[in-house]
Amino acid sequence: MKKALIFGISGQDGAYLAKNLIDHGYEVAGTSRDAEMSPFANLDALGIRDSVTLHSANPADFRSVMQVMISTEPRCVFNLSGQSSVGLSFNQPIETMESVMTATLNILEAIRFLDSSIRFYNAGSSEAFGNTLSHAATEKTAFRPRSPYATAKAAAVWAVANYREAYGLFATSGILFNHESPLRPPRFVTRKIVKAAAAMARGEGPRTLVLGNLNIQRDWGWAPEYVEVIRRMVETDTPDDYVIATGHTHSLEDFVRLAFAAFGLDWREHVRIDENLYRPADIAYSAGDPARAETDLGWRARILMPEVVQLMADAERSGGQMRPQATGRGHT
Ligand SMILES: C[C@H]1O[C@H](OP(=O)(O)OP(=O)(O)OC[C@H]2O[C@@H](n3cnc4c(=O)[nH]c(N)nc43)[C@H](O)[C@@H]2O)[C@@H](O)[C@@H](O)C1=O
Repeated sequence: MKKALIFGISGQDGAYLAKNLIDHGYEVAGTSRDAEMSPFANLDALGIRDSVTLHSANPADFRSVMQVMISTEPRCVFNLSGQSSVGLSFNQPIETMESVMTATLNILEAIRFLDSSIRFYNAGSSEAFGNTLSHAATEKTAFRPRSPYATAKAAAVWAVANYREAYGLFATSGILFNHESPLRPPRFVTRKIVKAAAAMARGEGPRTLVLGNLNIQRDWGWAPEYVEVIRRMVETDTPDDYVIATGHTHSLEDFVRLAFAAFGLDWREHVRIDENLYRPADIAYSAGDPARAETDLGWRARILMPEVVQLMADAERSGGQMRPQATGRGHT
């Protein structure tokens, strides 16, 4: 059986990736900083908590990384750990840099020390591109980060590329654009919106949702589809970095409108803008070109933003549960 280790298994992507790997015959181990205290609610939501082994590990601590890698003996390692909120990174820049960059370096070094044939996937981010302006970003587009989080992710992607070139490691980064699901915490804007609209439709909670800049534009995909391409990136013959996106960009105002409409509400009656929620610097327009992932890995996003909204709204209506088929779409 193929053995996988996921650093950061408790988050949205960690849980979906664990499920995807189990469904494809992997034995999965995963880490959280304190596995005894972590609720692992996402693993419970997907019904896979008893199908994985859980370990405490702090990826920013080299000893901790070595210990968990020695005890689990993985054939492939996925790094999905680290502080993932762009907004929070402005207030916690050092924690963000350490949890992203130091962690990535620790895992790369541990692979060199222990077994350089281990395959490694690192979670990059479209944030590293900054504003993509008129051209959708490809794997060749220069990074122009606009947040501490983006700076850390850009550095980590370059570290992975450097270890691939310098030491011949099978090391790869997925440069993923925004990808959403009911497992997103409400700190991220899509879940914040859908959760609030659902509560209003039920007649619960505040009648007004306070948001920041609605003019920003993003490429929002469906997280369960994105973990499928993550697995393909470590299963392919040649390691490389890939832009993962739907190829379609929408404004946040469009997302808000569709989300409220999904609950029979008019967003203009329920949304208030507060400039205090604006970031010190933000990405106004973000577009990605996933053509290479389709050519090399046979992957293409099928669930586009309007369906992302519908699936999140459906899940919110049924108390956060998803229809089984919505966890993934039989990619070929
Ligand atoms: C690819 C990237 O994707 C995610 O990062 P993000 O794009 O920052 O995600 P978000 O949902 O926090 O913000 C999206 C946009 O929405 C604007 N916005 C307006 N009003 C609110 C608001 O009230 N809350 C939030 N959170 N954002 C708001 C906000 O200013 C920003 O422009 C992470 O997965 C990250 O890990 C990652 O790698």
